Amino acid sequence: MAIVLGPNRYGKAETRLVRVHRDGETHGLVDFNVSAALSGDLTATHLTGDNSGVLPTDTMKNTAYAFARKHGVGEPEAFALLLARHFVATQPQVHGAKVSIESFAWDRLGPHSFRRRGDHTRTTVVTVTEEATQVVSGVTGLVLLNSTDSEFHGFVQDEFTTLPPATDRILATAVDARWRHRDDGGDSADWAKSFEGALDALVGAFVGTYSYSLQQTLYAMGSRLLEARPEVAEVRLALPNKHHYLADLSPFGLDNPNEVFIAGDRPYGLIEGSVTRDDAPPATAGWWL
Ligand SMILES: O=c1[nH]c(=O)c2[nH]c(=O)[nH]c2[nH]1
Repeated sequence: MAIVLGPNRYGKAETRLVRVHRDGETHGLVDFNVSAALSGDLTATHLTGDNSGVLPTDTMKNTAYAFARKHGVGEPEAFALLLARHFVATQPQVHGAKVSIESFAWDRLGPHSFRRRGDHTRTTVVTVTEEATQVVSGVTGLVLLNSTDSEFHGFVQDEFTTLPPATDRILATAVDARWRHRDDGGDSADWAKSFEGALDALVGAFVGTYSYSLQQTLYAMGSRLLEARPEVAEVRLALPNKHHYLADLSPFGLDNPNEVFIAGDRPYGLIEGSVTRDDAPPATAGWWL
């Protein structure tokens, strides 16, 4: 009886690639999750640890980012073909390449503003006691992105600070917002109109605010909602800062003028706050945490 190596492959899974195509004022956005797997003459590394035929998975990831800069990114099929053919053509020991891409669709909100396709969730919590009625409306899972008009600098620097100041960055978040109505709305309440108006205000403020911090954008979103909807007493927002890191392409002789980004997953900044009126009636029941 002999023990033998069976079929095998290896690669980099889930390279999160965001490509901004800057065509003057109007930007295009492509958002991919790229996985590559190579197969071929890979016996040596498995049996003896001889890596002379192993293209590092780190290199596969770098290739995706570099190709995104060099060739641009269009349809996922075309980008997958480009990558897969490259690995087979340039690595003699590689006989097969499988490239899988998940493509996330974004709808345009403005020249450089986008909303991730897929429905957000509308939420409601009503609390009734013998004394009071409280109506809270909200939205979760509303993913918004500005590909410019966002800066972050002037922050505290201590001995652990490494974050470079940003004068042009992507600002993206998944909005979790709840707002407390002044009262039960009476018989003529139009909850649908109230919700749509509140949503438009949140989105409009995100799109229209030139931002120096997500905190500033949070306050702009909350105040726009209160301005637009007199029936709302207070709005609370929890905004994850969905970080996009500029890919460093300089080792490959490529510049990166804010076009190719690594979409971060975790950790993320979480910016939370309440925006209220000074004459808002008090909450009559817990409604946030
Ligand atoms: O808008 C931001 N607010 C922060 O508080 C912060 N902190 C950080 O590292 N990046 C950012 N961005």
